[in-house]
Amino acid sequence: MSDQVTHFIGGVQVAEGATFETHDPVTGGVVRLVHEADRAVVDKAVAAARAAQPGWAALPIAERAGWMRRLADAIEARFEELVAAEIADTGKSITQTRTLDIPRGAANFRSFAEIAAQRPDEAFHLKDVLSYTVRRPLGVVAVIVPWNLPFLLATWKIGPSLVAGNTIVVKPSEHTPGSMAVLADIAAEVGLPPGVLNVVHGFGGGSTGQFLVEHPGVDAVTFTGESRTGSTIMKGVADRVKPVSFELGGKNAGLVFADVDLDAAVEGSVRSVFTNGGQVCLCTERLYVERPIFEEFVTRLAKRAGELRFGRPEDEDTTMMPMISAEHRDKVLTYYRLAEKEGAEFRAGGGVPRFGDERDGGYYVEPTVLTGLPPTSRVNREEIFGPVCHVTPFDTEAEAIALANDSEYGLAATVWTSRLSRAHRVAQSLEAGLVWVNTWYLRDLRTPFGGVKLSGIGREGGTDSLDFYSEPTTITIKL
Ligand SMILES: NC(=O)c1ccc[n+]([C@@H]2O[C@H](COP(=O)([O-])OP(=O)(O)OC[C@H]3O[C@@H](n4cnc5c(N)ncnc54)[C@H](O)[C@@H]3O)[C@@H](O)[C@H]2O)c1
Ligand SMILES: O=C/C=C/C=C(\O)C(=O)O
Repeated sequence: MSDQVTHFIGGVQVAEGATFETHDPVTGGVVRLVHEADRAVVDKAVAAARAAQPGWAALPIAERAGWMRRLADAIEARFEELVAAEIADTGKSITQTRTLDIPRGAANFRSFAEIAAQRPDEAFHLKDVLSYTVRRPLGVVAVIVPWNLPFLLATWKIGPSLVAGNTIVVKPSEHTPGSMAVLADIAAEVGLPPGVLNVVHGFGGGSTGQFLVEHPGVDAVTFTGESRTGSTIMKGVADRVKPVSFELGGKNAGLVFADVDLDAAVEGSVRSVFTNGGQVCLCTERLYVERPIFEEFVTRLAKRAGELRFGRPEDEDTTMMPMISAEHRDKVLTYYRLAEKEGAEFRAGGGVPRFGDERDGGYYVEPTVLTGLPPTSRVNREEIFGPVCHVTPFDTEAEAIALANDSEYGLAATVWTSRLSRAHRVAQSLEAGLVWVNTWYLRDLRTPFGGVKLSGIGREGGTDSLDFYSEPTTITIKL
């Protein structure tokens, strides 16, 4: 069954531009017919955002926060429709979609409503000098998001950018337009002022994404995606010195010390390696395990990888999902073959599962556990973004930290140890924006979120988001 997806500009559906098909990662079948926004359509969307921006910015912040809460309420009212749209595009399990992807959409709007409404203004007082700051929105913001957590990542940007007084043009990934199409309909349903939220669909370079970020009417760009795409976008907006917020790739390390609760470390690593089919920027692709427990840890992790269930998305006990596309599936398999060539030992997986049904037309790969490669191998250095990790033994804490930090990326890391002092010491030594200790992907939405090195520029979350989406003016008065 295919479903036509149009743009959403100035509060109305716009069915303009050539169309392209999207595919169901479970079966490879056609899911949607999507309109691709050309320059003229992008121009219309930016103009609609520009026209709406002064009125939206003039609203008291409490009113904009109220609009965020209404969007959250409407998301919850149309919860199952959003779940179905996300699953149709991604093939992810209904359990994950219902417990993470869609609930976080409502939570993102709610949390930024509260953070913005409660944020105090800043004032500074000397003996005869009073200074205070006022913050004004950036204007029109381009929001570009990837395919792995489509609704979660889009709303993570839409919430704070809108509540700060900007108007926006969102471009979801060409692979996953569905949930943003529903959100556009929700915006119309709740009566969000036309032009505040606009959604255009299409591809990246040479298409909608590039036209949008480079549009002279766009004041800032917030982007989540591959590091090399971030670099391309940065070059494209450099002439106009546009502010950019980048959440990019990762090659995340997990450090497992011999003093750890082994059950917790194994189960936690199963989650951090294989959640969402390993298609989460925070997933662990490099595990470093203290030598005395290395063999037992690898054996248990490999066994658990083999127990992951390739059910259908609607099966509540499904724990392994397909890759988003044939192209991405082939990229992951290329790394499996490269690992073989580099001399890796396959402790689990390495191939393609066969089902004997329509899923053989989908984009599945086996969850894979590798050992035996040097830190210099491409498998240990390049982001694969699939259900795969490489496990390396270490002998000292200093060695483990050095191995973890030997990467061009610096997004996230996990530390598994029962010693509190070691947990703090190691976490503070890791070159990463996010470190989880004895857990993974536990989130407080008020905290700064983002990475260093090739993993990004800036932080999202809490007041960090509000700071990016607004500019302060400092006013100083002689008393
Ligand atoms: N750091 C984070 O928070 C985070 C979160 C999720 C995913 N990611 C990263 O995203 C990547 C996977 O997502 P992806 O394959 O969709 O990434 P991608 O960079 O290929 O595409 C991301 C988005 O950018 C658009 N795009 C591509 N080229 C563009 C260009 N030249 N100008 C404007 N827009 C362009 C795409 O159409 C898509 O909407 C992985 O590297 C993953 O690590 C990072
Ligand atoms: O794939 C990357 C996941 C990013 C997650 C978030 O930005 C979040 O949980 O706020």
